[in-house]
Amino acid sequence: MNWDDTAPPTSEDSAAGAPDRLVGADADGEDTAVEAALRPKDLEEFVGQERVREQLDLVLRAARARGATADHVLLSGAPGLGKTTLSMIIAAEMGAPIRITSGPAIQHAGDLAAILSSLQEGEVLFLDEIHRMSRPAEEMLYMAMEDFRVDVIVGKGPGATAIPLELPPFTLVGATTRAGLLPPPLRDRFGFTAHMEFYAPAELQRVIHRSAGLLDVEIEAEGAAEIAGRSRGTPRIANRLLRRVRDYAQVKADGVITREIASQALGVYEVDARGLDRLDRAVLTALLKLFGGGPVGLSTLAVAVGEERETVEEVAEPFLVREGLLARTPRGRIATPAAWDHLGLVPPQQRAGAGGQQGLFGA
Ligand SMILES: Nc1ncnc2c1ncn2[C@@H]1O[C@H](COP(=O)(O)OP(=O)(O)OP(=O)(O)O)[C@@H](O)[C@H]1O
Repeated sequence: MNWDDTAPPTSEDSAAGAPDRLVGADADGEDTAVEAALRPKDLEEFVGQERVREQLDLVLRAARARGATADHVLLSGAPGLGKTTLSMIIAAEMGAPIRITSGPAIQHAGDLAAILSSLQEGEVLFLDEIHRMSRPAEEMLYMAMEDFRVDVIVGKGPGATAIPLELPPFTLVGATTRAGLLPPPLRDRFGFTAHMEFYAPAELQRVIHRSAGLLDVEIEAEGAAEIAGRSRGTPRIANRLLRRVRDYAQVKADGVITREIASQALGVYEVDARGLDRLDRAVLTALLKLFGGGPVGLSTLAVAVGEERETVEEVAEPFLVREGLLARTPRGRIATPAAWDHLGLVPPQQRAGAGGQQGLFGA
């Protein structure tokens, strides 16, 4: 089944064999182009994540007061929550340049040595998906982080020699969606670790108002609330839905985003009131209607919705679990009472109860 051929694919989604989705948290091509314009430029403008902001503010202020380079920072959290944005803010607050790269781009220790040796004093090195770096590069990074030094190996076999190379002090900002996958020696070398949480609807409303201002779109508070409620706790999704609703408001109305316009627009894009899209609902509907709410095995569920097992497991399920609509148990997937509620269906036990009463008291 092709559940959404209008939406563009995302990196994680495509890894799982699914097409791109409007509610996918990874950046698509259009996001990349627009995000630069929507990124908050300093900690003051950065919405939400109060604890992280406060702690980071202290770390940066103290470093500035000492005239030193800031400690290495590890940011963990789901895609689209603002890790890249925060790394840019760290550089801006320190008045330092920033270099951006990612774990998968560093396959050899030599790739990393080339980057490290060209850093300027105080520069911020943003290493996205740090958990996907190769092992030799990771080991080189330990020494670079701790002693601002690397050993570059020249030659091979018995004739190989290590040439020590001094590095200027720099700040590494590592980002990962999987903090648990980082080896402890790497994790321990960060002076400050921040876990980014999903955003509350009120925070997403602030993100949406701010972005609407930058995009020169008129939006009512209730319109922003409607979009926020469907954004899955993620600013990137909120900004993307805002752009689609803006299109709808321009084409179908007078350009102003009201609650009604937002709700109609997101109805057209099949993003429901809780932020579920067509794939999420297909999984939930099959679980409820075909399997009475489970338990059912993952493979059976995937066949029932005509998707790959990985697509159901990696693309649809995490959000359904997070929303408390589906649970993974040793016996299989089961729907929660909230799932029946959300799709407006009645669980079999309740139906049986109602039927039983009819049997007793009905004509
Ligand atoms: N706290 C925030 N306040 C306002 N806008 C935000 C905030 N966090 C993120 N955004 C916006 O959301 C978008 C995505 O943010 P960003 O690229 O920093 O996420 P990320 O966590 O680095 O994602 P990924 O891990 O996929 O690279 C950007 O347009 C950014 O402006």
